[in-house]
Amino acid sequence: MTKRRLSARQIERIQAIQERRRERLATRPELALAEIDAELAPEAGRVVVRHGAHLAVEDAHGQLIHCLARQNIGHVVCGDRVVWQRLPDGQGVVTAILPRISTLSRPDYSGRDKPLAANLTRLAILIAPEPEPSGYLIDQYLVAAERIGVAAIVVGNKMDLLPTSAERDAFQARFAHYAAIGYRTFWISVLEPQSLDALVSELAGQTSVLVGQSGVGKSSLVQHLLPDQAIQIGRLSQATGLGRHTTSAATCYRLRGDGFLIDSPGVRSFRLGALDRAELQQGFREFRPYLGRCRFGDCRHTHEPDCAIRQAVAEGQIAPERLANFHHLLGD
Ligand SMILES: Nc1nc2c(ncn2[C@@H]2O[C@H](COP(=O)(O)OP(=O)(O)OP(=O)(O)O)[C@@H](O)[C@H]2O)c(=O)[nH]1
Ligand SMILES: [Zn+2]
Repeated sequence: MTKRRLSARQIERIQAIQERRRERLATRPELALAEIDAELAPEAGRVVVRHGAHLAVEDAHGQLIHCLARQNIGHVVCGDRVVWQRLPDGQGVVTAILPRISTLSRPDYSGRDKPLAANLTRLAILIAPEPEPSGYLIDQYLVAAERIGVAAIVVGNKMDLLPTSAERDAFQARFAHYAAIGYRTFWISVLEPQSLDALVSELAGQTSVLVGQSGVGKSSLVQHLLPDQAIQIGRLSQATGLGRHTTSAATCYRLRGDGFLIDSPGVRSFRLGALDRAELQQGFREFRPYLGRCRFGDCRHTHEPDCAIRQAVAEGQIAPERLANFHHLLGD
């Protein structure tokens, strides 16, 4: 583990724990030191269920503990790595959120970013021949992934609906421009388990979310990716006392093999918030080599002379539908 300097607040917390340890030693001399430490020592864990104020935290041994979060620590979400302490009644209290490597968030009613899931490493965008895919929606998810530094992949599901290889090729060709700019693409059918192998390897060891239009097969894919889901849900609801509500809670499932999959209504309904031109441009990764090379610094890439972006479209370096979606997102 890397050594980090403790903040004044962390030092204060440790001192408070030491103080309580001394108190407990004085008042309960029959307890062994180790027992006192077990009750008071902060531990690191990962939040695997969040439902309102109720959390299930997985400790280093894979045990789940029903916790509540201390109020002033910020909004705890699934995937968060946290510091928590066991309380004498067996439940726990989360006292701090450890730094996040990524955060998927959406603006709340007041326009402030509200986190939905933390520490993601993969955003899997599901499409299918049915419902009709929307390149506009795919590009929104891709911009979101670029902005939070999470690798996005495009997963075409329900390929069984396209029985001939000509139909499959035609469908895949419509999305070839994503692979050309470095987004990995997968062609699967949840009805053909062997078609999932490459995707399963891609998600191994990662913390992923599935996003996409209603009806593309997110629930069906989740069921195929998780080992016995009924057992997982039973284990999670036992730890949180949430009962059947666990299925509507934000949940971080363990994938078959290795890795995690975070699923929740909030994550599923995630949409890109409003961005300005500069922010949006950065979200289109293949634009980056051309940014700053238009004749005008404030070029809108619509009709201006010497526009490097439109030049790149003309030369086949940028797909025309990507530039169209960029304009659409800006409301041009
Ligand atoms: N033929 C075929 N049908 C599929 C496949 N995957 C899912 N479906 C069907 O597509 C329908 C929608 O699947 P869901 O898993 O509910 O889709 P979803 O993305 O979770 O939808 P929402 O919950 O509305 O967001 C269901 O009737 C599934 O049985 C597939 O690979 N092939
Ligand atoms: Zn331009």
